[in-house]
Amino acid sequence: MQIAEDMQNMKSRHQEMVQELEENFQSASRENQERTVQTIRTHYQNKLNALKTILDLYQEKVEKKNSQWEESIKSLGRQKESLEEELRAERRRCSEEALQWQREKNKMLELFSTRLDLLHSHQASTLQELQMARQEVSKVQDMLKTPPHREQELEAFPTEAGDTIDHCNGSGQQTEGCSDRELPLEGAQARLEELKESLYKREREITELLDTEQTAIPPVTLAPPPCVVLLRAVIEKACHMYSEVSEARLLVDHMFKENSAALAHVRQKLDHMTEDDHNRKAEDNPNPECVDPDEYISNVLLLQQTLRDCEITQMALDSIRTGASPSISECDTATEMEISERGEGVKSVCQQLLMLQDQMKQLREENRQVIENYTSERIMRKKYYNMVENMKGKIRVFCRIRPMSWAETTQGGSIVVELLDDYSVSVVTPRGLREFQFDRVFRSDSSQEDVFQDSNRLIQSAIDGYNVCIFAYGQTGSGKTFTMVGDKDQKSPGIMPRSFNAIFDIIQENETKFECKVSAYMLELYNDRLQDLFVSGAEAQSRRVEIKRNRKGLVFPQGAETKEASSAGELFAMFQQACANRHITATKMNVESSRSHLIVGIMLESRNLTNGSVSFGKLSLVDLAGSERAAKTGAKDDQLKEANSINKSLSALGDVISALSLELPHIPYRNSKLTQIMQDSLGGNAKTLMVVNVSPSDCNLDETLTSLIYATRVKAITNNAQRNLESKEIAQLKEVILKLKSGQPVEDVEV
Ligand SMILES: Nc1ncnc2c1ncn2[C@@H]1O[C@H](COP(=O)(O)OP(=O)(O)OP(=O)(O)O)[C@@H](O)[C@H]1O
Repeated sequence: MQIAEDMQNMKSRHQEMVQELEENFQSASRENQERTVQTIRTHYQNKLNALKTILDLYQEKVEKKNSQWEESIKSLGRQKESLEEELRAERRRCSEEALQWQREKNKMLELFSTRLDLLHSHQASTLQELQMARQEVSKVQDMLKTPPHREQELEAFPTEAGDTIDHCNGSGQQTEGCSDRELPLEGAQARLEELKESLYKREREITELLDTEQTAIPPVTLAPPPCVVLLRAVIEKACHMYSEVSEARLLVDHMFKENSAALAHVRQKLDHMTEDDHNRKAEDNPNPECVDPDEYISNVLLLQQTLRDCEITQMALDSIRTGASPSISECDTATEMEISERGEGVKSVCQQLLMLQDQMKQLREENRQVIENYTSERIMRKKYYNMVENMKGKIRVFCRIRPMSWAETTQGGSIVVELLDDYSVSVVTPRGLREFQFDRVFRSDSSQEDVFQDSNRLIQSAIDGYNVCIFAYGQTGSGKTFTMVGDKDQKSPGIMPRSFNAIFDIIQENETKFECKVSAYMLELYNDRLQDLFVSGAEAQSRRVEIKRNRKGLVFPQGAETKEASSAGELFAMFQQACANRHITATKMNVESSRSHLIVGIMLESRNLTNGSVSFGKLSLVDLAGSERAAKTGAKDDQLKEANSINKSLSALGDVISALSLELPHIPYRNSKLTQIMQDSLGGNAKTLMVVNVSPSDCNLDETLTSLIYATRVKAITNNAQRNLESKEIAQLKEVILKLKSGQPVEDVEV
């Protein structure tokens, strides 16, 4: 009973306990639920707050970027406006300049036509004079009709119009020797002299008249034309823009690099975090003590945002660098969406940027065109200037730059002489860039044909009766012999052999109109001694050649052999024979260095078959020896003596050039045989062309500068080229005199 009672008590107690436990459990689970709800709420609240902060941050960034882009668009717009304004001003200036050029051209044309009219009127009066002279000559011819027994007396007549008549009409003692029987002839001679004198007087008058007309040409103003100023402004602007562009490019490159590094860093960090998270999930160990999930999520979100920012920046920078349109398709869908939602500003900025890039391209193209127009205008101006200088009688100067030699290349020399355009050459010196202007500049790859093309005109002048001289000047090894003679095998013949062909081509072309006689002498000036190259050995040593000038100022070598040539081949064979006798030695600077000055004189006597007039032209072709420094060429003994002689004669030539260019009253021609022989070509009555040869290498910078400075001085020298033309009558009289002198009978018809 007791046990049953105890059992009942225990059961009821247990029931109470179970009830109590149930109650407890229910209240605990309610509390737990509330706590969990609270935790979740707080968690989401935190998340929301983090998102808000990110959004604010992003908003702030976008606003900042937008304002930056707006600023740069504004500045680019300003730049574009100022460039457009400059372009308009440049266009205005260009058209003004073109107008000015047109006006100048018209003025010059007017001037030339007036001058031509004047020349025509003078020509008419000269023809009248000649008519009168012809009448006088026929009178003299009547007087000269002497009986046959007097023919031997006429032998004493002079041979050339240029010689002084010194027989019966000459000195007092000789007059005493003349008998009364000679009086009619004496009268005729006197009349002839009178007539000649009047003809010379007339010739002088005409020459003076022509000179006055020449000097009457108003000097061409050399003030820089507006286009020079314009180009300077354009170049300055271009330099400025170029430096700005390169600075900006550097900056963008720098930003791009920094951004790439930041992008890589953020990516790495994000990958690292995702990896950790995966690992933890795989281990099923959330490890709540170590990582706060809220903090983790907010960090991941922040990193993702930074990553997107970096990606957008990278894309924009890449577009700026390459000039390509930003490819949105490359971004993942999420980025694209975000860009479309939040990056509309960035897109529009990119579009504007592209537009600006297009405008910049257009402006650049327009600028290039302006510069191109200016350059062609500048070249034309130089061409016209050279034409005017040539008409004034100025010596023409060509500059030829030879290619780098093997020695210069192996020495590691750099190119410092370069062609700017067909008329200018620039030299890089330690004191900056120097520019020289010539009538033509030939680059290192110009052919012999190119050089000769521009010299060809002068050959025609020589045939027309002008005294023409073409000479090469420059330091040793600069290419003078190559230019004048050509290479050894004559695969690239130079000016001399080409001139021989040109002479005979012109003669052949005009054989129905003219009859031409060609003869030549060839000399070298070696160690200040003139040597006839047509003779060799002992005879050459014993032969004495002297420089003389005739009454017209034309230089000729007395004592030198003159050979006639009937074809270009014959003339070339004579030339080869002469070259074989020339002094050539190997030096350190040139394996075939000319140790003498070579002078080739070609006389061209052409008779006009229509009116019988005779013209006498002389074509002098000179290959000068090059100036050299003994230290550079390694000259010793005989070579040193040769070098001294070459340098001495070239320095005398330099003195003559300086005196002529400064228009000094005294020109020191007599200081050297070289200057004496070139007297009629420099400051004389020749049409002269100088080819200055230069090396392109910095190893020869000093010599190149000296040569170019001398060549510039030569350009300032004015010659007074005159045609050596005689009328049919004077030519006939000269012939008669020659015949009489050589004892040949003279027929009445000839007289
Ligand atoms: N325009 C050129 N093209 C190719 N080779 C050239 C040119 N000019 C010169 N040379 C070469 O350069 C070398 C020296 O030239 P060249 O003998 O004509 O010089 P130089 O001025 O006459 O010298 P020097 O005064 O010592 O006689 C030669 O081998 C020649 O063939």
